Formats: sequence, C-alpha cells, structure tokens
Amino acid sequence: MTIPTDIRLPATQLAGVSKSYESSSGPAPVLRDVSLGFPQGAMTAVMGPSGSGKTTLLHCAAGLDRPTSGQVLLGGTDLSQCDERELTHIRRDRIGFVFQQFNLLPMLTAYENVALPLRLGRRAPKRAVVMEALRQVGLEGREKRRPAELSGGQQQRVAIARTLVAEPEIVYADEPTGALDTATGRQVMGLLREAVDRAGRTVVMVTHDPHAAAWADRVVFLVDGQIVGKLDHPTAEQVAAYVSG
Ligand SMILES: Nc1ncnc2c1ncn2[C@@H]1O[C@H](COP(=O)(O)OP(=O)(O)OP(=O)(O)O)[C@@H](O)[C@H]1O
Repeated sequence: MTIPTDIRLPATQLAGVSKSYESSSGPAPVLRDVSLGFPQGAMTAVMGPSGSGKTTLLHCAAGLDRPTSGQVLLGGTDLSQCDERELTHIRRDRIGFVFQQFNLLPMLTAYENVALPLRLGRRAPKRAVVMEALRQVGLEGREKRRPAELSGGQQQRVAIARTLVAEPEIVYADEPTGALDTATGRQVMGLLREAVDRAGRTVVMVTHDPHAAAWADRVVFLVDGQIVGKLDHPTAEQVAAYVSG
C-alpha cells in the first residue's frame, strides 16, 4: 500500500524560513516565512518563476546556505544550530546532491566518481557496491570512461549513481534535466523516480519543466519567496496550466 504524501513524516522540515541578501538599498528578501515539509520516501518538485527563490530554498534546506531566520530540521537535527564543521559533515554523510551541470570530477573515471563519496566518508568502497550502483543507472561496461568520454545523459547518470551509493537521507536536485534533451531528461527522471519507489529515497527537485515536475508526488509553487500553492500527483498539463496562471 502506498502511504499518501500528506501523512508521511518529513525528511526535512522548514519552519518560518526567511532569507535576505544585502543590497545597496538594504536587505532584499528572497524567502519570506516559508514553512514546508519534504515527505520521506517521496519526490517533491519546486517550481516558480526565475528569481522566485527556488535555488535559495534548496540551498537553505540542504545546509549550503543559512536562513536569515527560521529553522531547518533534517530528521532531528536543527541545521540552524550547527556550526560550519557540523554542516560539512551533515552534507557529506546525510545529504545527496544532483546538479544541472553534473559536477563530476573530470580526471576520475565513472567508477572513481561513484566511489568518491564513500572514500570521503571514510567508508571503504566495495567494488561490488559501486558496480551495482553503475548497473542500476545502466552504465555497466562504461566504468572506466572519464566524464568527457560520456554523453550528458550518461554523465548525469554517473552523478545520480554517485549520490545514491552514499544512501543519503534526502537528495536535492537543482534542474537535473536542465542540460539534457527531452528523451535523456526522461531517462534521468525515471532513475530518480526509481530511487524513490524501489529504494525509498526522498528527492527534492527544482525544475522549470512541467514534464519533469509531473514525475513528482507533489509540486510546490514559489512566487516572490513564498509558497503559493501545491499540487499532488499532477500531470504535466496540470502543472503547465498552474504555472501559466
Ligand atoms: N548570493 C546572493 N547574493 C545576492 N542576491 C542573491 C544571491 N543569490 C541569489 N540572489 C538573489 O535572490 C533571488 C532569488 O534567486 P534564486 O537563484 O534563488 O532564484 P531561482 O528561483 O532559483 O531563479 P532561477 O529559476 O532563475 O534559477 C534573485 O533575485 C537573486 O538575484
């Protein structure tokens, strides 16, 4: 039985999060009192116009940036109470990231890129575990290639394998399909969806693309730094209709 998104415990909870940047005319608010939970074992998409604060929201939720006020709870940990060293450990050990531009290390092979988070976490990477992660994203036989010898879609699949092999509590993806064509983007979304459905991962993704958002269990809409709406299990058409107002 699938547990409805509404009653799942949040993997991460934002409570009254506000974020301002200093500008020449004083503090410029980017997030305004955002309270939002990302349900465990589900995929949440964050959408909104350019400049509405999506990446800032993701960065505050992931401990890459600090809110000006409010709390970010990852499980029982209040990230706003953590110092930089604690945040570094939390990002390394408990959070996964997938970026638009893949962010692989160019001098390392696909295998070495996937093994890296385990090495950094001082867990000896087992060859079978790394190979299985590569197999799950359809890259068996390509483990010795460097990123430049792989297509964009294949590079993103390496990045997803690298993220999932560390078994993070939550995965944040910023425009994971933004640099990919439609068909390749669909494959990448299929892999993220599988990570949720088969492995029970929690994924939070920023996207501009209604087709990518339609893979999510829930889509939240941000305008001028505020949550203005949510859709559960929407189709791409419903998302597009919502976005165009
Ligand atoms: N480090 C920073 N210093 C100052 N202003 C910033 C900083 N980062 C973001 N901003 C401002 O905050 C606002 C929101 O930016 P953010 O990148 O979160 O928006 P976004 O919704 O992700 O946009 P896009 O869809 O274009 O990527 C923008 O006006 C941006 O200029």
